[in-house]
Amino acid sequence: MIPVSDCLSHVLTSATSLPLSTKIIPLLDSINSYSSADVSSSASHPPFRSSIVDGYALPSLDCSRVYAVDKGAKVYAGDDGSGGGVNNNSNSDMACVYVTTGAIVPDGYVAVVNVESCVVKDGGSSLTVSPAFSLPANNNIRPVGCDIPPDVRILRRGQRITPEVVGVLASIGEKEVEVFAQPRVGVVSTGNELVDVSSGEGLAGGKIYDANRYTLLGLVKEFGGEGVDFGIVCDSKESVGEALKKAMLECDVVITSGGVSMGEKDYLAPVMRELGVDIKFDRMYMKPGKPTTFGVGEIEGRKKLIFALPGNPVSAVVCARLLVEPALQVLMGRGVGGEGKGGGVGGGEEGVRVKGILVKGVKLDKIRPEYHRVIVRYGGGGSGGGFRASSTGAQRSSRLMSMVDGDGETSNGLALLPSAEEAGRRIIEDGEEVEILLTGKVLGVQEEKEEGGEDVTIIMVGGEGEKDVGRAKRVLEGGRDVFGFKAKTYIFALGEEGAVEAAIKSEELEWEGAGKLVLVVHFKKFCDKVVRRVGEMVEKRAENMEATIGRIGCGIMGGTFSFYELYCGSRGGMMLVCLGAGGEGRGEKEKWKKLLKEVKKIVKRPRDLIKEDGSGGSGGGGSR
Ligand SMILES: Nc1nc2c(c(=O)[nH]1)N[C@H]1C(S)=C(S)[C@@H](COP(=O)(O)OP(=O)(O)OC[C@H]3O[C@@H](n4cnc5c(N)ncnc54)[C@H](O)[C@@H]3O)O[C@H]1N2
Ligand code: MOO
Repeated sequence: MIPVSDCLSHVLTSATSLPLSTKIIPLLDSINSYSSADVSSSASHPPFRSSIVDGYALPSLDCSRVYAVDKGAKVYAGDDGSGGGVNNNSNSDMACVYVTTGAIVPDGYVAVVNVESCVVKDGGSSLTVSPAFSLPANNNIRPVGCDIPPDVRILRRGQRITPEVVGVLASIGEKEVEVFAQPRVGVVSTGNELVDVSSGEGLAGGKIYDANRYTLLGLVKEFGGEGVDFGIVCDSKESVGEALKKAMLECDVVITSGGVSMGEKDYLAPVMRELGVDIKFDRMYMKPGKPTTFGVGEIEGRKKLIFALPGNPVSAVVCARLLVEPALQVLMGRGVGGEGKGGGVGGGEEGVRVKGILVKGVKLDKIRPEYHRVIVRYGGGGSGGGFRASSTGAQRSSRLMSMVDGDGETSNGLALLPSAEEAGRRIIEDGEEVEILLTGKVLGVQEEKEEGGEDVTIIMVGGEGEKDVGRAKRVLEGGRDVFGFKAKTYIFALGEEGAVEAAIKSEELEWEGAGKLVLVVHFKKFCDKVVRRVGEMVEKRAENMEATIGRIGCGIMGGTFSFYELYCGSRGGMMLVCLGAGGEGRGEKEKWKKLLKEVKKIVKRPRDLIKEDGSGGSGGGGSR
């Protein structure tokens, strides 16, 4: 597997080897393109001396005198300023003239006073300036060319054209601009399972809707390229080959998704080789997106960039952001202008990286560094400022909802997490600093929401019969009230083979946090069986925790509490606590609720206890 930075270098070097073409386009079409030439201003702005306020133009700077007002000589914005009997000779005895903001200040007038600072009398024919007004020369007058002087550079070759740039060009009368042509980017989805949502077809067995063409064409648009839709092709070497060739003929860049891992029908790499594509890398040392494959092809004497992205929807999006966006920027001429501060240089092709706090800790992938999707906010928090990132939850590469949470938020950053192997530990703690790659606009802190995800999972093991399971449900509901925290719950009958184990495993899979409590609650009479089953799932028994909970349990429950019902152990960063539930008898339920509250407090940060608890037995097998 190749480090992402090396993969990016391959992509940028390859992109730089493609020729750029230019075109002249209307201003509004040029937004987000890159200028292909330096542009100097061919005119001055403003082209005339212009008033900054609505007021009176004065022929002298003397504030102590009474001025005459020429009532017939008002100059509004857009008037040529020559009419209305204005005396164009510089003469301090000239009458004052009313002017509006943006109007020409006629020749001979040396300052403008805003209407609020003038006292106009005698039916509008005489004017004095408010006392204590100080009047410098050219007060409230913009001289010719003060905003855009003539013959100065206003746009650099390689500079991105923004609405503001377009505004500057329009100001000096340019209606078109020469830019580097947008690259044409063909997008192909591969996979027999895919159905185009616009086809109106329903989903028969084994089929899913094609999401990747939509995300990838959307991204190409966002990145400034011209997307070309090449549809879905089935998993056959011939179809994939034909589609790839067609897209290469018509486009500068081709993005495919699917068919790059180890499956018998993963044809992208062999087809690319057959088409003579020079594959630069086919495995990235990262998650998600490991099998991303990239190469440079040549067709009819023209070089093409081929990105074969993984089929998993999140992998495709993340890798498009990491690799395709910088490549398109190069092909759009970003930064060709060289050193200038506006020359598209700086910012780094890899995007903006910041240091920030990871609000809630997460598990690290054992082997691969992870681009963990987060919501990034700026400011607030206990520490009072800086960037704060919150995980978007389960990071499966099939789960696009890790980028769009359905609650109004879209992931706007990728936390760059090391692998557990690199970090020498399995988790990032709550509040640890991490590096974040920004992929969208950072949110303000006022939009900060409560961290998502459950605090605890409760697996309730009822008895053998329906009656017992019903009882378990009642107890559990009571428990949820008492906990007062978000709980995910499972209820099983004891007889359900493998159910508890499956629930624990699925929690482990789902869960991305750094410390999690899984409470396995059971009825006393079945404690042997439940404890044995949970014991088999535990990697390290936590006897210190058992002792602590046991002490508290005896205090609260008195004679009804027995250590025999209690078992604690860790699995990954999860703490599994097995507790025998009390009966429904008078007072007993309340005591039991109290105990659960205490347990919650004790295991609030289960990893602390896991760390402290060196006493763990060999784990597994419910070693009791
Ligand atoms: N034996 C191995 N299997 C896999 C490995 C591996 O190293 N060894 N890598 C896994 C990783 S990591 C990834 S990522 C995926 C990538 O697989 P492919 O690129 O070959 O993609 P497919 O198998 O075609 O699809 C994967 C997944 O994504 C769904 N998919 C595909 N295209 C679309 C689409 N356009 N819209 C929505 N969903 C799509 C597809 O149905 C699969 O579920 O391979 C792992 N396997
Ligand atoms: O690299 Mo794959 O994208 O982990 O799922």
